[in-house]
Amino acid sequence: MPDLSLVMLGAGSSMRFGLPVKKQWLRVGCDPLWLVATKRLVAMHPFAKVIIVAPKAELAYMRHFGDFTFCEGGDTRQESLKAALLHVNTPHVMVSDIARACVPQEVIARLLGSAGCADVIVPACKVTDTAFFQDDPINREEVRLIQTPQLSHTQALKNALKTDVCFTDDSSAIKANGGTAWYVEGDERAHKLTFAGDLAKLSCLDAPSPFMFTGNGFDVHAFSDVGPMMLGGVEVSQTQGFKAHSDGDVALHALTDAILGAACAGDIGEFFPDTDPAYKGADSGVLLGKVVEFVKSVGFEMVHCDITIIAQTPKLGAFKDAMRRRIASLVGLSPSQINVKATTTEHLGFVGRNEGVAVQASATLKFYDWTRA
Ligand SMILES: Nc1ccn([C@@H]2O[C@H](COP(=O)(O)OP(=O)(O)OP(=O)(O)O)[C@@H](O)[C@H]2O)c(=O)n1
Ligand SMILES: C[C@](O)(CO)[C@H](O)COP(=O)(O)O
Repeated sequence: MPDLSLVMLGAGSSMRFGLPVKKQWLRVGCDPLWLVATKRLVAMHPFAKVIIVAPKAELAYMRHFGDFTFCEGGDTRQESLKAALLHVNTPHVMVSDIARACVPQEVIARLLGSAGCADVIVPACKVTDTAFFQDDPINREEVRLIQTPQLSHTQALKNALKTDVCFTDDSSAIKANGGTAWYVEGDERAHKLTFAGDLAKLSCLDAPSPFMFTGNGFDVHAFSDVGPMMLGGVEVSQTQGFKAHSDGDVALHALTDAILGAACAGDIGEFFPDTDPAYKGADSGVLLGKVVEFVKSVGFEMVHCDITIIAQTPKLGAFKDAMRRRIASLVGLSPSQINVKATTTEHLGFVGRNEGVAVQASATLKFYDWTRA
């Protein structure tokens, strides 16, 4: 079927999943789950186009993983689907939840084998337990549990979604719009990952790689005569400060870059541009906290941070322990996993001339081990 696009819906917020990592970003080996789910379907059929729908905050990072068409999702599954369909120009479209990462080949073969039988071809599972509706038992032979991927006539799906009514799947929208549905046998291996407990049902997923990732960061700020001076999350002077768009905490900036480096997620300027008035005078501890939250949400755990502050003045010995403790609380580690060092340049260079401070930092991360969740 050469006239078929694939839409992978991955813009959900994983609220019910309940782990620190979003389900889309659980690592399987080194790949995130959304990529595993996509590669799996791509290996089963030569799709004309593959469209990945993601939250705005994850799009830039996602683009590092593959050459697909990426688009920003909406507040609901249906809004995300509508956004994706703007990129679909083939007569047929297969739509899958990224959260169904172990869809077997047989389901895809059944969908493709029934193409043209109706406006939408739907995998459905029979109910084998007794089924109740509210307080009364119902005939379970008449109950179907609907899965994805679903294979639709693109125009029928686009027409069906021109409504404010919110449907939970493509087939409900098409049927409500007067379209036809054809059911093929679903498969329990196509189970949707919704709660952490569902992980035990997805036996196709390998454990995350045990690799450790190290990033480095470097930053410099010039002194200013306006205090306070924030360094390593601690106030080290009231009368002097740094020239900067934010509060100028050069140590936290270097550490933020180190963490982003370890996650291969870019640099601090891509997250908090110094041209954005929102970050004027910003507390760098808050920015660091946001980056830590981001790297955790996309699959990592913090392991260790090491910071070297290169300053002729002020003298920092008395502040190092407070910095270690403050940084530990900002990144969610114990103080024993944070090291802060201070050194001078023996009066050489811009640091030695007391013009400013330079900091270099390194951070070590590993993948969150969901097999132990
Ligand atoms: N605004 C949304 C909501 C959901 N989805 C996608 O639709 C699929 C089914 O949604 P669900 O499993 O409910 O995912 P979440 O919305 O992330 O879960 P939760 O409701 O627990 O937050 C998922 O692949 C999800 O990423 C989406 O693309 N855009
Ligand atoms: C589309 C779907 O996966 C079919 O069963 C399901 O309706 C979507 O799940 P959600 O939890 O309502 O997003």
